Amino acid sequence: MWRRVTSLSPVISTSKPASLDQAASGFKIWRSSFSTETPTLVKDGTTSFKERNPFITFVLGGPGSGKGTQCQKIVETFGFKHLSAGELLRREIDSNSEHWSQMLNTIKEGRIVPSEVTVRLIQQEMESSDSNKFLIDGFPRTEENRIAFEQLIGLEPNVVLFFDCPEEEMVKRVLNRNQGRVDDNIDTVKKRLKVFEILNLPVIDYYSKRGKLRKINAVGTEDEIFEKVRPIFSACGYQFLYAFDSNTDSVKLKSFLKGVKLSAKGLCKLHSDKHFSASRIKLLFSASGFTDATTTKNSSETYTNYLKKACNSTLYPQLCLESLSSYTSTIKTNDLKLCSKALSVTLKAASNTSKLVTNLSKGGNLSKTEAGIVQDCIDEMGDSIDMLKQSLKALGSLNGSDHIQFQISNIKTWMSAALTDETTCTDGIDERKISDEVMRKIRKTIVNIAMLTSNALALLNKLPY
Ligand SMILES: Nc1ncnc2c1ncn2[C@@H]1O[C@H](COP(=O)(O)OP(=O)(O)O)[C@@H](O)[C@H]1O
Ligand SMILES: O=c1ccn([C@@H]2O[C@H](COP(=O)(O)OP(=O)(O)O)[C@@H](O)[C@H]2O)c(=O)[nH]1
Repeated sequence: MWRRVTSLSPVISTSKPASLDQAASGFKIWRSSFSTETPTLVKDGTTSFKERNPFITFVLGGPGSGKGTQCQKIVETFGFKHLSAGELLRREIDSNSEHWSQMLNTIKEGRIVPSEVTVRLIQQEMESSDSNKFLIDGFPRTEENRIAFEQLIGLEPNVVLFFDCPEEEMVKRVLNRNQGRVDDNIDTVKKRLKVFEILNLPVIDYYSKRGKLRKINAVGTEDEIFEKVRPIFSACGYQFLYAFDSNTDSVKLKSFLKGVKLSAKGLCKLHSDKHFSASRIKLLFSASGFTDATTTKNSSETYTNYLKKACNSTLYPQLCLESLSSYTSTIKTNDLKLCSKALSVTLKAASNTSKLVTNLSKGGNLSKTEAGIVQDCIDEMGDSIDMLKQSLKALGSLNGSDHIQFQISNIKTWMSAALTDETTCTDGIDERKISDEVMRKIRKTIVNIAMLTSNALALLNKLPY
């Protein structure tokens, strides 16, 4: 997996650092002047910060792979708090703090500053931030960094992004960066690439084995790369809304899903947020985001108007109305009941579709390739049904839960996973341009389920929180 770095090594000096410890910490005298005992860093605030249950993203990649650039875009789109470890260290140097000259030398040499320093800086920033979603850029650089963070902060990242970039490209970008950095020169870059390979790749490997790594090919324009990053956070429930905000059918479900596909399922461990405001919880269970203030009559007309308004916020309003209009007396003007009904209607339709696909495939005279595609579809539908069931169950137990935001985020993730499964099936059919009648029927029914799922997700996204 990591061959690429090694095989593209002509720009790297062949001389290895004298020892990994040396590469990691610089020199022992400096290191020993920091206490390595945990209690020195565990301040009173640590426990409460952990209790905030923040969403933590580590952003990794070699020097110049585009971490900072993509972090900026993530901040703009998803509102994370961006903490660049390198930037925090440079600020520390500029403020002439204790050990500033050792830090400067370490950075000039492309080595790694002791974990105690970096973790303390990160910890201070996180604890003093109002945000609960963090992008920690350029950290952890070593296994030692990783362990120190986990031990001292007491948390693990939810997601780890890895910008995978060929060395030649990284070198080119660093040398063109032009930010006056002491380490943006060919000699230091060569050393940093070596340190990256020896010390950072094991960290990346560690998170890969733990299923937390999202590897992104960092070659392409900044925007192209961001389009690969976007779905990672969309699937976490952070910004599904943007795709569903438009009422026009011209926003195609498929184009939206293109990006989501690689990442939706089991993508991120979503976090609970105990700071979720009590007033918002109240709102969720009482008032309706779709209720028109002018319609106060508690009549079937009110309920129908409510449904129409709600359906207008989905990608497929007509389908939304058709599928839910017989439930207006149950839904009334309650957003939660509306979402619940939309989900149960989708689940029922998905279960029927699954059976239909199985029967159609048995009855049809399918080629081996077609049968293979259909079998994949049956499997995908099975997964999708599991996700929808899980979502419906969680939605049913929201009332009284202490973790409403956590649950709603989970539901969004599961539903996006369901949607992904459904479109993976139809894409399988489309990609092979199969014209068989049976296959066409299968495709049509599954597209219908995907549209219902999309609508249910859009309604969920409109919940007032
Ligand atoms: N996709 C890209 N294509 C070309 N240049 C890029 C791209 N992404 C970033 N850059 C440029 O490369 C340099 C390094 O990017 P930066 O985000 O600082 O990387 P890192 O934080 O990983 O060191 C910057 O000058 C940046 O403008
Ligand atoms: O956790 C960290 C992050 C950075 N650095 C030092 O700071 C330099 C610059 O890091 P930065 O992340 O800013 O560089 P980039 O990868 O963005 O080029 C690194 O080479 C290291 O010397 C460090 O010691 N520990």
